Amino acid sequence: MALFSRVSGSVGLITLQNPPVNALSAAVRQGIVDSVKRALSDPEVKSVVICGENGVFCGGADIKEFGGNMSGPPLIPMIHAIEAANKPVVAAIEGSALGGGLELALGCHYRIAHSKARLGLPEVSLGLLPAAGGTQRLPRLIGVPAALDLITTGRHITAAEALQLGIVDQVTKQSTVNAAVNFALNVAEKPLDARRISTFPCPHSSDLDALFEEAMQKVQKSARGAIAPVACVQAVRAAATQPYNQGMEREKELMATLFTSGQARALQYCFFAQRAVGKWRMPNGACWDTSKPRPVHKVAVIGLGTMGRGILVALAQTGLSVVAVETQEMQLMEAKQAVSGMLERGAKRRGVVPTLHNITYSQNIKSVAEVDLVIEAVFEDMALKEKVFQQLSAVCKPGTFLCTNTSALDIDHLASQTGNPELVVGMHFFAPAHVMKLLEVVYGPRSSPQAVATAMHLGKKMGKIGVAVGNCRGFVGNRMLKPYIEQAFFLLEEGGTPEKIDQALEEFGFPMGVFKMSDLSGLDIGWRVRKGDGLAESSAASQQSPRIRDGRRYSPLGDLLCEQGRFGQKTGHGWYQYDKPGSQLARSDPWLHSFLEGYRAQHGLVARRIDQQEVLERCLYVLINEGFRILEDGIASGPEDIDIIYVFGYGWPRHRGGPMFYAGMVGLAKVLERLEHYHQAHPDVPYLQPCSLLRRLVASGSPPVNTWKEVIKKVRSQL
Ligand SMILES: CCCCCCCCCCCCCC(=O)CC(=O)SCCNC(=O)CCNC(=O)[C@H](O)C(C)(C)COP(=O)(O)OP(=O)(O)OC[C@H]1O[C@@H](n2cnc3c(N)ncnc32)[C@H](O)[C@@H]1OP(=O)(O)O
Ligand SMILES: NC(=O)C1=CN([C@@H]2O[C@H](COP(=O)(O)OP(=O)(O)OC[C@H]3O[C@@H](n4cnc5c(N)ncnc54)[C@H](O)[C@@H]3O)[C@@H](O)[C@H]2O)C=CC1
Repeated sequence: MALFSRVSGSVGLITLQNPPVNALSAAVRQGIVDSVKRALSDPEVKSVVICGENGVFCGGADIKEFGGNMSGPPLIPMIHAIEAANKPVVAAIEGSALGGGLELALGCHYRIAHSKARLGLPEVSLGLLPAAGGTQRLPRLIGVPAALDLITTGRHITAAEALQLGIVDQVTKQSTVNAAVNFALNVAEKPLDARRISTFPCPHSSDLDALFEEAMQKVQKSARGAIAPVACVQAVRAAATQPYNQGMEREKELMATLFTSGQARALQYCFFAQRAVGKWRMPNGACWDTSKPRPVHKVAVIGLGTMGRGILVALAQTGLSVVAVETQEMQLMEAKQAVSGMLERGAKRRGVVPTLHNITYSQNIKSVAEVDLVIEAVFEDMALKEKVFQQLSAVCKPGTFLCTNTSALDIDHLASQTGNPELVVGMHFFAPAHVMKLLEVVYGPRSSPQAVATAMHLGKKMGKIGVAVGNCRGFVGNRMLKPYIEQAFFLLEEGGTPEKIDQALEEFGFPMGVFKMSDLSGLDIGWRVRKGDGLAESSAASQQSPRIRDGRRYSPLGDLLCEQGRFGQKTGHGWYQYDKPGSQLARSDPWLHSFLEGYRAQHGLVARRIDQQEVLERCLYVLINEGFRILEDGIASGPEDIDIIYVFGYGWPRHRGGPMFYAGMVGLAKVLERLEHYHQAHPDVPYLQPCSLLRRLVASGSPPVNTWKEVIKKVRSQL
């Protein structure tokens, strides 16, 4: 709702009340409509201030209403009524003015912001556009290029930037409401014609066509198939080329298309899923609101290779004091240089002082004795990690949390190497660790809720999205990646090429197909794992057929490439060729194609044409199937966990909502049917066998993704 009061004699104060962000629910809209009417009809009221309760102006439309019946007064006429008012209306912006919140403020005649406020039109990230006049008013106020930037990226800006752009009229460090009330008293009698943004001509450059052409190309390149950024450009174009009323019609038409699209549903699901994963729960019932994190002031990172360096940068940027331990002198020197460079560049970008002094470097593990939490990032080698955990357990002060960045190894086994297994959890960062948002926090059977809470809290401080998951080989993300990569190898055997398979996945929306991604991470990583598992040994040594392991179909293609020293980008050759080792531009490699032909000939395989549909169905449905197994096993507590891991850690296109949401969109029955079909064709590939949870969900009518947790609970209780 919204509260009306009269202050300073003649100012009508309208306060939006809908915690926590004063979203524009039906009740709030009704409250605004009623309060504005009251203010305009009260002769004692000479001017009006609109503010939000609890230091937040307004977080925009109530996103929860989008899924249901949208009753209550509509936003557009409400904002028109404010703009048309014959008494000045001032927006007092504290906290956030986002989406419909900023559109409401743009309908006001003046805007005063607190210096710490954030403003923006983030609708594009929800698969929408600012459809309460935002696409028409903002370009008229600040010009086409600046409006295009804000509307197509959805970025939040500071009050200082908003002032510079001309979005707000004044910035204050004092009470925003007081400043706005004083401002309203001063402008009470001033004429309003020049303050109604919808009446402004849209300022624009002479070559409008070139400007929009360039903007369209830019968004199409980065959108990876998302339609909202394109619609945003089209709506702003209408503002620049048509009268306001026609522009509003175009905005409405574009919004109607977006609003009913699957992409908007997917992106809105991601919004809530991202928040849901913060409310973690362990199988023993311990959860986020009953488990308090322990304060962490000093942290150690062990091993300064690729991952350790990124983790160190992310930690130092939080302002924490960090001890960095690396045994190899050369690596230590290189790491110091690389970390300083990353911190300096990051600080320059953000306009702050680099936090180099927060780090102490050492070659001696004993220097971690006083830290509160350790993150181990040495080679992926169980024997080495065992030794490191034994040492840590001996040298660290009592109560120190011991975390590992292992990609797949058993957390519980590492915990058993220490005197206090309850203090051990996985903190699985993604490369590059100072950039990638995802953090899998992995609890073993003996990890304490406090250890999980502390790792999640530290991750949040580092700007990460933490997802708490159970302990199994590869945890959630890498466990699901295994069958995905395996299918890609099989498709190569059957006639596919890295280029065609990658193209299908990139057209789906991944930033990189499976083969480019493998070249980037290094083919040797998977090779080492397969060797460790006894899979990658040569057929002569193993006495097995080269294409069968333990009775299951196996593709040795990746191993054969590694035997040739082709480890991907770092060696200049992998599934593609590169100009030189370390180059990033992947080029098709004729050697690889004749190698594949030779391989097929040797094994009597006849290449067939594989279309995009088969690539997507086999690679993605097998990954989704593993996701269902993970849910069944209780490794992830809900589909949101898996989806957020894939969106933020593996480049799954956000506008497709994550793999589990996507399965729901495709239809669970269809996913099941296609898996059955492929499993029949490839009975020696167990990953293609549909998981029983998927079967149960289909049998119970394919309920919507947000109800799966209930079904899973029932399935588990019956086991
Ligand atoms: C055929 C049909 C045709 C249809 C045509 C329809 C035409 C309709 C015309 C009307 C057009 C309206 C257009 C419009 O106005 C669109 C919008 O405004 S969309 C919303 C835009 N706003 C946002 O994207 C902001 C989202 N929120 C945030 O970014 C952050 O929450 C914020 C920075 C505000 C605060 O961050 P923080 O303090 O970190 O808190 P949390 O993020 O954890 O949030 C706390 C809590 O609040 C919930 N929440 C936040 N924002 C909203 C929201 N806008 N609506 C509902 N709920 C919101 C959030 O989910 C958290 O709650 P949990 O329970 O923890 O999930
Ligand atoms: N590279 C990646 O993309 C990802 C790797 N990981 C995991 O992170 C861990 C580290 O991986 P990378 O950084 O890629 O390895 P890396 O090979 O780049 O670096 C490992 C570093 O640890 C150092 N080291 C070895 N023993 C040590 C000891 N006893 N004390 C201190 N330092 C020691 C090495 O000298 C080396 O500098 C592994 O467990 C890996 O599985 C996790 C996510 C992604």
